Amino acid sequence: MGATTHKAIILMNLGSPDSTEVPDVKRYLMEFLMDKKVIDYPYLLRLLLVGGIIVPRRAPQSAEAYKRVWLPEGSPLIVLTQQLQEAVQHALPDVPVTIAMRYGNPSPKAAYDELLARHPQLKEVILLPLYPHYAMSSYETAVDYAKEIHQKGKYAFKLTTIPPYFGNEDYIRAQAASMQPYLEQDYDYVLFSYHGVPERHIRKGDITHKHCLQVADCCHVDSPAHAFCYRHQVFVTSEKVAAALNIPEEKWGISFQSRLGKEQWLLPYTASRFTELPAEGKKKILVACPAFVSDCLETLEEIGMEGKHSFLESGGESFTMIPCMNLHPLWVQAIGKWCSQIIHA
Ligand SMILES: C=CC1=C(C)c2cc3[nH]c(cc4nc(cc5[nH]c(cc1n2)c(C)c5CCC(=O)O)C(CCC(=O)O)=C4C)c(C)c3C=C
Ligand SMILES: [Fe+2]
Ligand SMILES: [Fe+2]
Repeated sequence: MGATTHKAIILMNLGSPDSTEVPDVKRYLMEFLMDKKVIDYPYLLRLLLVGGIIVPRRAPQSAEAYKRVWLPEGSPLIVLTQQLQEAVQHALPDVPVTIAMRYGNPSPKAAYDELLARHPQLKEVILLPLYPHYAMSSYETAVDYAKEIHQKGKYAFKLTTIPPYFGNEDYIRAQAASMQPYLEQDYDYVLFSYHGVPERHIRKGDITHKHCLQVADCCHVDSPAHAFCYRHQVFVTSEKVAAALNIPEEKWGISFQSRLGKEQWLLPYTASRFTELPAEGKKKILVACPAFVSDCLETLEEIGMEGKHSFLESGGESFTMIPCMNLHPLWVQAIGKWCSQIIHA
């Protein structure tokens, strides 16, 4: 490591359980769902709901789902994030690169301490949240937590955060390039499936208090609310990627997956689209998940296994899950470029 070792990079993702054993999955789900930016109910109600109902019911099912995708080295999300770290480290050999997770391990504290142990002269850490879009339950909680640990630990280095990159040309180019080979085959439709959030979260995050899900076609009407509107941002990504790939307007659409609970989440639901598309004549589909930069439970199991089964059972003929960007060279290059711009500013 050379002259730039006073700066370092942390790639921050969501995190996974330590193993597929039910107690580990329970511990992970408790930490995740007790986050007040994920289940944003008053503490006692949240504790009752999460600890008394959701986690006891969900942990055994989630453990089974994790078992279906678990790799010999661990959770796909952790393994792929580690591999991304290695690829970025290779691209930027003079800057230490490490990873941190919002829930589970390694924590931001472990990442800060590990960097400081190796580089006591550290002056700045660049935090790249591995979420292209802003949502209270993903980007915001990750960044706020990393900042909170930084402040509480009185770390002397500066923490610089990379903003959401949903429309950034390097991200769009990498996302489109990673999908391109799959579009060579015959297909009827491309579905962009994004992780869902409750509609209430979209209204709550509206800084104008009068735009999101209130104005007709809100996400296509200019507003300062869009800086924090997950729905607007996924439209931007999808429109730009579809344009970059020349996908005709009638051959692509958006949906939202992974709903939890009884509240209304963003529509349409991916699970519903999988059963409806064959009847609409869209029997050969490609599915991409651009809110996830690395494959994880939600892409590999929910889409690639459960979703595929449901689509084919409903009369679909072919279902192709397009992998996330993972280690695509243009994605690694984009991260290297963004971090270098900050390092050399
Ligand atoms: C795109 C970013 C994500 C948003 C926004 C998000 C919101 C959100 N998630 C839940 C509940 C669960 N999500 C789970 C898994 C999971 N979620 C994301 C990303 C976002 N979540 C990822 C990358 C993963 C995969 C983790 C992995 O280990 O691979 C789970 C756990 C798995 C399960 O039991 O299904 C839950 C629970 C809520 C409630 C929410 C917004 C309110
Ligand atoms: Fe989630
Ligand atoms: Fe919006």
